[in-house]
Amino acid sequence: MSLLEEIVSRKKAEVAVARKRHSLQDLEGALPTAPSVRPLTAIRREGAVASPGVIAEMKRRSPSRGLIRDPYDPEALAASYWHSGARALSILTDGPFFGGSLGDLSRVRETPAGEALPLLRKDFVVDPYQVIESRVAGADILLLIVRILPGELLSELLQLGSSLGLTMLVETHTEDEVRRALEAGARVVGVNSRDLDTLKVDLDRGARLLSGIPPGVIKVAESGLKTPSDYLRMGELGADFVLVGESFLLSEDPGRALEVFCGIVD
Ligand SMILES: O=C(O)c1ccccc1NCC(=O)[C@H](O)[C@H](O)COP(=O)(O)O
Repeated sequence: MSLLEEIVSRKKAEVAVARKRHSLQDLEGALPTAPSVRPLTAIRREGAVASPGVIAEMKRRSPSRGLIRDPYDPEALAASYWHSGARALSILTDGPFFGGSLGDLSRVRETPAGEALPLLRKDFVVDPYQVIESRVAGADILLLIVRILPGELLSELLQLGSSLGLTMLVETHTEDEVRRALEAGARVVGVNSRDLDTLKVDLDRGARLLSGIPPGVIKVAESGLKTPSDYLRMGELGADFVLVGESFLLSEDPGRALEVFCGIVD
């Protein structure tokens, strides 16, 4: 079984347990009082070379890197990223492989940074239950990974999330996945330079895919971005946003690392 298959299999088991604790009906009943939802707005003009917005990620650990941050304090990280100019926060909510929880997202939502910035729930979504759960917990943006969503499931989840007001970030890693994302109606497409089977990062592959996505679609460059020149390169290729975790989180001061990455400070 590949890593991704193992993650998905555990996720399905997790959803089955969650359903027993809170039924789908309970969750749907909580929708009217769910926190308001904020859009992920791209501010670059099509065709203009501009600075992509930064979606700053928080995670305790990852399969490719092991332990990344200990102690791990999502609320403090959110404040630091916000003060340094992040445009959105990405919060890993998977427990077994990333050491996160949905509670991390809900707690950040109640801080000034979480009130000011849209929050991306970064997890492995394979069931409509998780889409509704995300909205109730206070997520604004939800990740869908094309590779783990066969057939009609991708468009089903995409439509459900959009109908609840969520921005759906549809993640791809191959040309075929970009095609599937667009056919399903994705308006925000992520290009992950990390192969989720081998965990290897190939920025050239990410760059190639990014430049093939048509105008009018919001583009997010994800994974393995470390230096100001990576930032500039993705901006020149048309990325509206860059999603960065590890290289900020490994720094003693993640907010300052964000500023250096964007060329705000040396
Ligand atoms: O990063 C991993 O090890 C990983 C393994 C299996 C599935 C997903 C994985 N990562 C998710 C991501 O793609 C990253 O969290 C995200 O794009 C940020 O990347 P980075 O800046 O390299 O932390």
